[in-house]
Amino acid sequence: MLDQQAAGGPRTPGTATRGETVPTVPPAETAADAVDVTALLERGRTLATPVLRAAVDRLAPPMDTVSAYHFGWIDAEGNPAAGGGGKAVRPALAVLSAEVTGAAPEVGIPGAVAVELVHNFSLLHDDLMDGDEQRRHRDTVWKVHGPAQAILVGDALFALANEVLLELGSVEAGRATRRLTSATRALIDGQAQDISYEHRDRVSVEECLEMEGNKTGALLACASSIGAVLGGADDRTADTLERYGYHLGLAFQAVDDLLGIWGDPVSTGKQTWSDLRQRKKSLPVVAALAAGGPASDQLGEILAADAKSSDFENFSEEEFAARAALIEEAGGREWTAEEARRQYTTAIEALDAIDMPDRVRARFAALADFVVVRKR
Ligand SMILES: CC(C)=CCC/C(C)=C/CC/C(C)=C/COP(=O)(O)OP(=O)(O)O
Repeated sequence: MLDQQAAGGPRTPGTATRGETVPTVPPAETAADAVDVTALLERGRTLATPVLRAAVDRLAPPMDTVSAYHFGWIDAEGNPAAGGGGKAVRPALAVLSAEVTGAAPEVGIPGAVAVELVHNFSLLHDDLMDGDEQRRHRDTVWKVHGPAQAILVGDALFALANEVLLELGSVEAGRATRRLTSATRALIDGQAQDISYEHRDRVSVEECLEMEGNKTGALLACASSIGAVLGGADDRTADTLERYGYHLGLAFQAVDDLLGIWGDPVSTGKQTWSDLRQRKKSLPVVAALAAGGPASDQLGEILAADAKSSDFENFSEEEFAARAALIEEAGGREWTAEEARRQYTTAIEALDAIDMPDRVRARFAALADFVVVRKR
């Protein structure tokens, strides 16, 4: 259980500004330092992309091209594009998890593709629900192709995810599909909680962590175990890998929350102050509100007034910057960075419960390191 009082954290006003390193404590030196994390992410992307493209090619027009735009394979005019797409954290985890069982990383490919499809289904719908106009440095699908295509393509990617796994026809694929379905349910629950919290003045830190565990932790948990399940891992091993992934997901979302307020749009590829514009009760906000003290009280009053404001959409950069400064002064930024670090540590410790080659363990640790220090 989290100590609400602790949510205040040290009250020293932070000094970092937009785009500077979020104050996440760098991970201690580990064997992960020897791992080339860029190559690890690239391996996940390279293994998953051909199967992902083949799956998306099955969609009826125009959903095939709308999907290709979303994944960054073509531009808005339909010309081939390169360098788009996401970070491929989930595919990297999925193919790595296959190696826990002694299988080749390729065994995890259908799992990597299925998880990436669910992840992208959720992004398409999330951008529409939040009215976000930018993702991955480009206009969002609903902006370019309209809300109906964003909904339909999201639905289609979700269906494809199940198809990709079930086509394998194995017992392991059935187990993997059940885990993915349960993670998807949690993801949807988390999104529903997140949206309902936008309309509440107060959300506790515990409620926020539960919501973030659902919306982000569950799918990262699935990504971290699905390759192992396809490789024939027993339930105990799969559950332990899920535990690693769940806490990694909480660390991931805590960093995402920091980036959602203080991230540099040049790196994140999203609009400035995206979470504040959306009235998100993200971790820095709820931690700042729970902290008590002058800055916290002032923030509470301002956010309560914002909730009633009819002019919120037209707030200036300076007005959002003032809210961000109060969140920071109340300790919300620092507490969230520490929470990312705590979740990171719990994730790494979870791995101690399973035997796996040192090389594989170091790679899981390297991916966790990447998650907490990332800027995008
Ligand atoms: C049902 C529904 C609409 C659910 C929405 C859930 C949702 C959007 C959760 C946020 C998860 C998250 C941190 C995404 C960014 O991942 P990332 O930084 O790995 O993205 P990338 O693939 O662009 O790198």
